[in-house]
Amino acid sequence: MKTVVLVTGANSGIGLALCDRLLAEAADGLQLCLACRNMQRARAARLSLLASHPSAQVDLLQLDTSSISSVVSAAQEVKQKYEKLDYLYLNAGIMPNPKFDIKAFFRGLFSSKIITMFATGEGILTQWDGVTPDGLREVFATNLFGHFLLVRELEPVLCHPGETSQLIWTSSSNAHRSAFSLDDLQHQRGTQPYSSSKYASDLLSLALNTHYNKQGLYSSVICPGFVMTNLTYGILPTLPAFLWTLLLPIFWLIRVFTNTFTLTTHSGAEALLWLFKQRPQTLDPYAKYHSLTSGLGNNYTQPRKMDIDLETAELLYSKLLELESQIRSRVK
Ligand SMILES: NC(=O)C1=CN([C@@H]2O[C@H](COP(=O)(O)OP(=O)(O)OC[C@H]3O[C@@H](n4cnc5c(N)ncnc54)[C@H](OP(=O)(O)O)[C@@H]3O)[C@@H](O)[C@H]2O)C=CC1
Ligand SMILES: CC(C)CCC[C@@H](C)[C@H]1CC[C@H]2C3=C(CC[C@]12C)[C@@]1(C)CCC(=O)[C@@H](C)[C@@H]1CC3
Repeated sequence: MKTVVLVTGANSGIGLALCDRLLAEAADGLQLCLACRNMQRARAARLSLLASHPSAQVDLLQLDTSSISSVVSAAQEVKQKYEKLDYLYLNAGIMPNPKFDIKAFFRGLFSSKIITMFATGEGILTQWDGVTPDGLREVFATNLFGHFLLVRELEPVLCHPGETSQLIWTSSSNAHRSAFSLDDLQHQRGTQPYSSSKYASDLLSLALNTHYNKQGLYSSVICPGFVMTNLTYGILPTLPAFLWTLLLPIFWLIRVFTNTFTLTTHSGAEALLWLFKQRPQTLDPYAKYHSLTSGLGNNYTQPRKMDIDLETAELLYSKLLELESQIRSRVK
């Protein structure tokens, strides 16, 4: 039996690098499923993986995490195709219409918060969010709710008596308690939907452990660090992608002060790969596993306690279940 791994948002960035690293580790023992919203980009990703790992088994799945009907039909396809899912990487994510506050950035440069600013992006980024055809906030739907629904739908292939499966969320050190409110789960009133959705995924991971560990399903979160991908290129849209490469010497210098500048997708995927190799029972549900790169360029994974509590996690979980049942009754 091959180990079945499904990765959302697998056609680019950290998701694609993870697939490449997983295949480099264990190509012949893996059945990898790339779950992507755009099948043309998915096919291109599959071909690039097969070019370096010709014997690999790589399947494609059409999945738009921001769309309820897409999540439900993708889950249906997974349940028909695979008897058991061993790893589900919840990696797809967006930060739409980001606004980079240059003044706050320069103020931060000359303050005691400079390292935190570079490590988390705190205080210098806001976003303008849209609404999906299902009537949900786009960032909430894409980064959190679609993934929550996917896990719920895939319960039969994730929970097998006597065996374990792992959920692994690509969260962020940009996740802040202050950006999140139980009274405004979708972040309709604020300007930090990204931070709110990532904090919610940290809480949800804890709640999922409480509810599913006894059925053999374990959940963890990681932060890939600051990685140069389509998501980050969108932060300075006037700066073409290749010009970011010219900033590399500055970024290498910053790396001497903060190990969170992983920069490449290969390094950003470090903690995702590390978790793949761990026994899930040994993991700390209150820890976020960070991909880090030292000043000398060595990659490693380090757990850091998250600012989360079980009570808030449980309240979020019940609100998500409530939203799920509202949506199911609407769809019927
Ligand atoms: N880059 C960084 O510094 C950091 C990134 N992260 C997180 O890492 C994850 C991966 O992002 P990254 O690799 O940087 O960025 P990319 O933009 O390269 O990758 C994001 C992936 O998610 C996919 N995606 C976006 N929306 C949807 C959707 N509705 N349904 C299905 N797939 C979707 C994208 O598909 P498509 O190609 O079609 O757009 C793409 O494959 C995200 O969750 C992000 O928040 C966290 C911390 C730092
Ligand atoms: C032009 C200047 C010389 C350099 C500008 C740097 C900023 C654009 C980056 C500095 C820290 C970065 C960062 C992120 C985005 C880009 C920066 C603000 C994130 C917010 C990207 C998404 C995440 O999830 C965070 C973990 C990143 C934290 C650091």
